[in-house]
Amino acid sequence: MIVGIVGCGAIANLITGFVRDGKVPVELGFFYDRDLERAENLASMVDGTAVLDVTDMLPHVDLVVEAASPEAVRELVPGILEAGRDVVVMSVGALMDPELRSLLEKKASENNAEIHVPSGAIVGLDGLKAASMGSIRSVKLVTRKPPRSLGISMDEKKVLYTGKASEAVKRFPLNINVAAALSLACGRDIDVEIIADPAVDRNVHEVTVKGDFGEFKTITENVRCSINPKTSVMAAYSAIRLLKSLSENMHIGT
Ligand SMILES: NC(=O)C1=CN([C@@H]2O[C@H](COP(=O)(O)OP(=O)(O)OC[C@H]3O[C@@H](n4cnc5c(N)ncnc54)[C@H](O)[C@@H]3O)[C@@H](O)[C@H]2O)C=CC1
Ligand SMILES: O=C([O-])CC(=O)C(=O)O
Repeated sequence: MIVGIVGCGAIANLITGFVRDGKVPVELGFFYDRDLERAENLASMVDGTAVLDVTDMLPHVDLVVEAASPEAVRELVPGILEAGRDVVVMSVGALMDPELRSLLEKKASENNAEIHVPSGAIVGLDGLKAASMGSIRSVKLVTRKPPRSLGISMDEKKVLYTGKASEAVKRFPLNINVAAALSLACGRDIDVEIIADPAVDRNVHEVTVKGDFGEFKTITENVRCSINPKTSVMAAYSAIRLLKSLSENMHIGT
């Protein structure tokens, strides 16, 4: 499988390192970033090609990993699907827009392409998907990040947001994709609280789900990426595992 990457930041760096080290059986051939130097840096790690426009990679790839931004999903993913290429979407917050989501689903089905959304920086999507086959009463995410991860500076713990996931992704587009992944996994606009907490040095996500299956709670204490502290290493690992899964014949987990 030949893979291209859109967005050559923290997540793309980790993916590229794994591919270079032979830990994922894909060929990472093409890199695009609006900052060409970033694309060139990653391309040089795996003897790949940095392209000036995403359309330049499409004839040569089977799948494109979007690891850029919600705008990139809006601007670039429709064209990638139109070309019949599969897509892995990391900026899943963009998919909380129902119009964009149905446009992408339509383009994927018309062009025999698939849209994959990895579990990202969260754990528990497997159980949530299974639970949603029954009836779910509530899903709540509490995310705690160091203020620096949220791009602010403060000495006191502060609740920055309480409300629904759909609004959270608009207010914190680069910080709460996990809320979108949870919402899409269970088909409801989940409850979200975002806390800036100077006492933590991890990105911490606590998920509580109640339904007719019983209840579960997951707590993820994520190490942050060194080059982008907003983003957890786990998010990149989930994309890497997904790329590996796509070349396997047995699939474990919902
Ligand atoms: N699903 C999840 O659980 C998670 C998702 N994310 C999301 O994944 C995406 C990537 O995360 P990181 O690697 O940490 O970001 P980053 O900020 O380290 O790198 C993003 C790169 O994409 C480029 N870029 C952004 N918009 C672009 C566009 N429209 N066209 C071309 N290049 C563009 C930037 O120049 C930058 O080099 C972000 O949207 C982030 O919010 C991050 C963490 C968890
Ligand atoms: O990486 C994380 O811990 C979560 C994150 O930034 C996001 O969901 O956008």
